[in-house]
Amino acid sequence: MVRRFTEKKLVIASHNKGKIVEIAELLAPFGIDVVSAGDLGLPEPEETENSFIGNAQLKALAAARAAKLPALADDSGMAVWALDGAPGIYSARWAGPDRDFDMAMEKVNTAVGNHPDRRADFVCALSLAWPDDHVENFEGRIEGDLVWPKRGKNGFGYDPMFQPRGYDQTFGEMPAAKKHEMSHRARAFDQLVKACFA
Ligand SMILES: O=P(O)(O)OP(=O)(O)OP(=O)(O)OC[C@H]1O[C@@H](n2cnc3c(O)ncnc32)[C@H](O)[C@@H]1O
Ligand SMILES: [Mg+2]
Repeated sequence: MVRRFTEKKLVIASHNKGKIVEIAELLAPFGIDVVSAGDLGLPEPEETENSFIGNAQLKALAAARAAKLPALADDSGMAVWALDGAPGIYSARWAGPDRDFDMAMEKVNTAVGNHPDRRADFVCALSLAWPDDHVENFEGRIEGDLVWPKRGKNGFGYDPMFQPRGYDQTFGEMPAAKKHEMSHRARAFDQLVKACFA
């Protein structure tokens, strides 16, 4: 049985500001009182699993147990076809300890070189966990292509080098509302909302 979210307060189990902003925007219609893991002083767990869902679940459970509140975690990343899915679950780690995404984007571009296949997917796993260890998992994906030079200052992470297929703007050029019409995160949210909030 899918468990529905009936509480009033939810922890966003993330330490990534760009992500927290997007999750808060996607949750806005539901009138939930949200608090981030950082606000609560929760530690950032080590991401030891080898899948998006595995790491999302690990982060959500750690926060739910520590805060004694339901917690929503997001594990996401960009999977490049020419790199056999890299950086994938290592997308944050490619940016180094300083989380330098200008450097990470250069790294991706250099690794792809002049490979003719420019396809990339953004993937988002969402995990909603409760303090009794019940978990619900969802995944969303958006197909696109790498662009270089990167374009746009909106969003975060790899957004300026990713253009969703069928659009002429990168995620870095789109206003947030447009990204939310089809992003990997918005698609995972659609499923979460249908299963747990509707
Ligand atoms: O684990 P938390 O604390 O949530 O924060 P994080 O930044 O480490 O998040 P992840 O482990 O899920 O790593 C995913 C990385 O993939 C990138 N990423 C995910 N979604 C993205 C998006 O919508 N646009 C651009 N980059 C994105 C971004 O750079 C993230 O740092
Ligand atoms: Mg992380």
